[in-house]
Amino acid sequence: MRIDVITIFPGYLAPLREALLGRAIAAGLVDLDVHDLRDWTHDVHQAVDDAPYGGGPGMVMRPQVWGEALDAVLARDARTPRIVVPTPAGRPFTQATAQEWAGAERLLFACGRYEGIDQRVVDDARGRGLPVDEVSIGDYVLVGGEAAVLVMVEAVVRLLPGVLGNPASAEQDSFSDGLLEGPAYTRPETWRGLAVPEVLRSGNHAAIARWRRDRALERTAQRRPDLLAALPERALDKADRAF
Ligand SMILES: N#Cc1c(-c2ccc3cc[nH]c3c2)n[nH]c1N
Repeated sequence: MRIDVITIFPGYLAPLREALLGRAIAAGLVDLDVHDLRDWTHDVHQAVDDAPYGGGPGMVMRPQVWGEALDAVLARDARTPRIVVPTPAGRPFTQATAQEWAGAERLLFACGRYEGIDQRVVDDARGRGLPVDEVSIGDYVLVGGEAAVLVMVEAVVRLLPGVLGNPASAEQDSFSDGLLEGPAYTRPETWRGLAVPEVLRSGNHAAIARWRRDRALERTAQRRPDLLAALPERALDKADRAF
């Protein structure tokens, strides 16, 4: 997978070259290029923003600069990317989104700042037949798209074959089956007077699986009843319903 990121703060994306993601890049599983939007300005001040039509607070990012940047970055690889524009006004980014994008050959993230990017940049890309996703990582407001890109790139890249040491991790983590993960424990058996649930030390794998499923159902019902309500009928077996 090739990932391009266009931003006015390239240094903000440095963490993408650390740890798991850094190893995926070193292993050739991901090619990452971070581009400075200001490279496509032509004025001495390298202006990337201007006052909003219709008035109002803040500034809007200029379409000319973004258009040139996107055209140039698109041309650097023959593969057509999904263009991702983080925005608080976007559709929710979920595990299903990450799984969908993990199948893409190329992702291109456009990081806005200020009050966002002139809408015509998205409209022009869509008008040229390019897939553009305007997405939000949550119902709170950030100062720019870079933090959202860090989140989304990690969620996607961890799903790529060969990235996680144990692929079962991705299959068992929260949301993969529509439920939240239950509690996890490791040694020692008792810590500050708190014992590991006995079933986990029983060696009875069927009982352990049932206990873990019950804890996941319990936690999901308590913390995210919306996820439980969204589960398809077939997702809950008879034992789940007895819970
Ligand atoms: N994704 C996402 C976002 C943002 C966001 C994204 C881009 C820009 C550009 C200026 N301000 C921004 C906020 N805020 N909250 C989210 N969940």
